[in-house]
Amino acid sequence: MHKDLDTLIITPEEMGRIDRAAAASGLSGYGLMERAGQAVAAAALRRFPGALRFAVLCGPGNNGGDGYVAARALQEAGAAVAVHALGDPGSLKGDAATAFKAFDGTVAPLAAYGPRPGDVVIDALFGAGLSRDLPEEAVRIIEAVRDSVLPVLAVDLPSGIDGRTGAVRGDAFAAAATVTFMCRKPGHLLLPGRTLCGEVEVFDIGIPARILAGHAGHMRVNTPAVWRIALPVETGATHKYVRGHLAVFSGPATATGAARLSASAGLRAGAGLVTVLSPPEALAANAAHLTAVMLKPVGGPDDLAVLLDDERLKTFVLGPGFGDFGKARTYVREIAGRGRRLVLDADGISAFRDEPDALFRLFAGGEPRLVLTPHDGEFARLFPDLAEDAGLSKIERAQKAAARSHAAVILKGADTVIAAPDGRALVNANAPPWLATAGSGDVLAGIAGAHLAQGMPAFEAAASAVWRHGEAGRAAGEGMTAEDLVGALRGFDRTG
Ligand SMILES: NC(=O)C1=CN([C@@H]2O[C@H](COP(=O)(O)OP(=O)(O)OC[C@H]3O[C@@H](n4cnc5c(N)ncnc54)[C@H](O)[C@@H]3O)[C@@H](O)[C@H]2O)[C@H](O)CC1
Ligand SMILES: [K+]
Repeated sequence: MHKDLDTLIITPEEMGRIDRAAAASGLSGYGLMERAGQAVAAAALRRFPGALRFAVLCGPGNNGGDGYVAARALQEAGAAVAVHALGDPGSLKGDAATAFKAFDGTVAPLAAYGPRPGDVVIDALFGAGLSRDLPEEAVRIIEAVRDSVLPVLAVDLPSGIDGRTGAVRGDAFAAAATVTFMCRKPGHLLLPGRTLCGEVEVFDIGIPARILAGHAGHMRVNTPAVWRIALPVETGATHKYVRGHLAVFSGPATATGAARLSASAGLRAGAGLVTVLSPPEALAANAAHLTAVMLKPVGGPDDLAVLLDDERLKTFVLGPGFGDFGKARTYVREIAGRGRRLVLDADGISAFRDEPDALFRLFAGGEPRLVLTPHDGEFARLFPDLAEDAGLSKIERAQKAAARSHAAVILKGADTVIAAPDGRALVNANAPPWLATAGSGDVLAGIAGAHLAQGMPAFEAAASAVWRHGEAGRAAGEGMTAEDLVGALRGFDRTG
C-alpha cells in the first residue's frame, strides 16, 4: 500500500467522486469490482480455513456486486457457497449486473437464509451506498446471524454502519473482520462503527494514488507521519528555555492533584521548565508534592499580570481541577490579551459555557494559539448546536468547532478526533480502553502544553499529544493509573 494512503480517510461521498474519476480516466469499473470481490474471497479462505460453507448475502448495489464476484471465486476454489440476495438480482445494474451474470450458481432470497453451524457469513448487503436505515428484511437476518453466533466477514463495511459517521442505521452486523478498498472510511474509525468492523483489511484494488489524492479531503488517521515534520528540533545546544517554559494553574487547596498531574506530564513530555501557579492557600499542598516542577503563588489577575512581564513564559494550561469559573475567565482574558498560548481543559472550558463566543473572540485570527480538550459533555457547553446536530459525524463536529473557535480541538473519547481551524482532521486509533481513567485528561493537557511550549503549531502539538498519550497508555498496561501514564511517557520516535 502506498505509504500516504495508509493514513488517508475517505468519506463515501469522496469515494463516489473517486470512482467516477477513475472511470473517466479509462479504468474499468468492473475491473475494480473483480479485484474487490477476489480480495474478499481470499480473505475469507485465509481467515476461515475451517468453514463448512460460505453464506454470501448480496445487496441491491455494487456492494452486492462484490459479493457475487467473491461467491464465484470461492466456488472456483472448491468451497461450498450459498448465495442469498436482497431484492431481485435480475434488476441489478451496471457492474453489479455483470458480476451477478458471471456467477454460475443458484441465488436464493435473503429471507430464505437459515444460519447453520459451520457457516461463515459474507456480508455484501450494503457498503458505502447505505443512505437510510436498513430494511426490515436485512435486520431480521442480522438478528438471526447474531443469535447463531456465526462469524461475519464484511465487504467494505458491516451492513448498517453509516460510512460517513460510524453510526448504526437500524441495526448492523458485528463483523469479525472487514475488507475495505484503497482507504479507510470514517465509519471504520468512529464509534460505534469501529468496534463492529472487527479487524480492518485495506486492499488496493488499483485506483491510482493521484486520483485518490485529487479527490480526498483532509482527514487522516493520527500517526507520527502526519506531524513528525513539526516536531521540535533537538540540537546539542538545546537550553531549558529553548525547550520552553510551561505554566499550569492549580485549583484550590482541596483540588491540587489535577494540575500537578498536568505539570509532571508536561515536564516528562519535554517542556524545559514547568511551573505550577498556585493560589496562595494551596501553596503548602502543592509544595508537599513537587520537586522538579517549580511553584509560584498567583492569587489573582494582578499577580498574573506581573508574571506575564517575563516574555519567556509563553504557554499555559488552565482547567484541570481549577474550580473557580470567574477567575478562569479573567485569567484566560489576560493570557489571550498578552498574546500567549493556552491549553484550555476541563473547568477552563466549562467556565465559558455562558459566553463561548467571548472565548473565541479572544483567540481569533493569526496563528492558532489555543488548544481545546473537551470530552463530549464539555464540547456541548461550548458548541451546543454542533453537539445536538445528529446529522454530523464526530469528525465534522470537531472540524466545525475548530473553525469557529480558531483553536485546535481535541474532541476526546475512545475515538478522539483532532481538528484544525483550516479543516484538517485526524482520528486517533492507538488508545487502549484503560486509558479512560481518573486524571488521564489532565495528563493529556500537560503533554499538549509541553508541545506548545516547545513551539509546535497548535494542531500538530495537539495531535502528537493524543498519540503519545495513547502510546503511554499501551506501555503502562491495563490497570494503570494516571501517575503510571506519566511515568510511561517516552520521547518522540523521530525515525521512519
Ligand atoms: N472504489 C471502490 O471502493 C469500489 C467499491 N465497490 C463496492 O461498491 C460499494 C458501493 O456501491 P453502491 O452501489 O454505491 O452502494 P451499496 O451497494 O452500498 O448500496 C446499494 C444501493 O442500495 C440503496 N440503498 C441504500 N441504503 C438502503 C437501504 N437502507 N435500504 C434499501 N436500499 C438502500 C442505494 O440506493 C444503493 O443504490 C462499496 O461499498 C464497495 O463494496 C466496487 O465494487 C469497486 C470499487
Ligand atoms: K457490507
